[in-house]
Amino acid sequence: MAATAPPADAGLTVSGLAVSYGAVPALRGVSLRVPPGAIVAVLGANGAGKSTLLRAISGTLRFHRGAIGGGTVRWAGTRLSGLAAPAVVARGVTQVPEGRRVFARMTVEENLRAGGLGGGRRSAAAREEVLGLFPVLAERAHQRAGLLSGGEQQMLAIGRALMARPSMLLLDEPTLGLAPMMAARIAETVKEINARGTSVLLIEQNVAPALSLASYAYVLEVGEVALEGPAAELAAGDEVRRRYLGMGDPADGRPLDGPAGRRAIGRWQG
Ligand SMILES: Nc1ncnc2c1ncn2[C@@H]1O[C@H](COP(=O)(O)OP(=O)(O)OP(=O)(O)O)[C@@H](O)[C@H]1O
Repeated sequence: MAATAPPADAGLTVSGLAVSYGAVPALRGVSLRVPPGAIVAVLGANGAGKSTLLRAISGTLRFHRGAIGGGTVRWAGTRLSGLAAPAVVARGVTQVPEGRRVFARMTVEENLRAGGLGGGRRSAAAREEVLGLFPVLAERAHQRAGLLSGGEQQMLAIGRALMARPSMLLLDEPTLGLAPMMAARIAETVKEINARGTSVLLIEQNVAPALSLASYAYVLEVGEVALEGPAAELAAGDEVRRRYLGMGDPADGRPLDGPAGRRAIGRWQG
């Protein structure tokens, strides 16, 4: 059968989105697209508006006293903006919040169950899939989530989101504060989740790993899209290298290959 292009309204489309917290504007005229099956990254410094963007998509803005002042969020042709969080999840879009929030006093198993929609055969299949991705969660099934390591809690937070069997996963800085090896494992898992058919919108401050995972990326600066392009082009282009990867003029004295330089590369410099 000949391949057909996805319809123009497939995937996630954010158009002219404006968000504010009371009188404080956080996003202005933000437009972006996640085609079906893609991993798209949104990069930006602290306060650029990355979490606000995810909250606007996932319907959780109201929990933070924020509101959409203009623009739309559409998913697979239907409007998400204006829907409450559970309705967004029911349409296949699930957010993994920043800070690997898990229910610390509940067991791993109970946390996973909390992410499932309804129960029954569908939840059992989702659970099998999650435990296949993260075998350590099966080993720790009856432990309290609060006793897991940071990396394991991130796995649980992602696993809980996957229990709803989303078509689109929203990830807010999933590798923040994790040791490099654990961060690499999480990145591999994101790739695997995507390979199984889930689209991913990845919010990151860790520029280099995000650009290696994503096919396309947007850079937010003070609530606006300052730069966008294919991830490989952004990673190779001068502007991102200079402004965001800490790879300035070698004459600035920063060793690019030494340990200090390596720390700088991939970490937001703005
Ligand atoms: N609940 C809130 N109430 C008031 N202002 C907020 C709230 N949450 C965020 N802001 C403001 O909105 C702007 C964007 O913040 P946001 O958290 O979306 O940025 P971010 O890029 O995700 O940063 P970080 O990486 O630090 O989370 C900032 O100026 C921030 O101070």
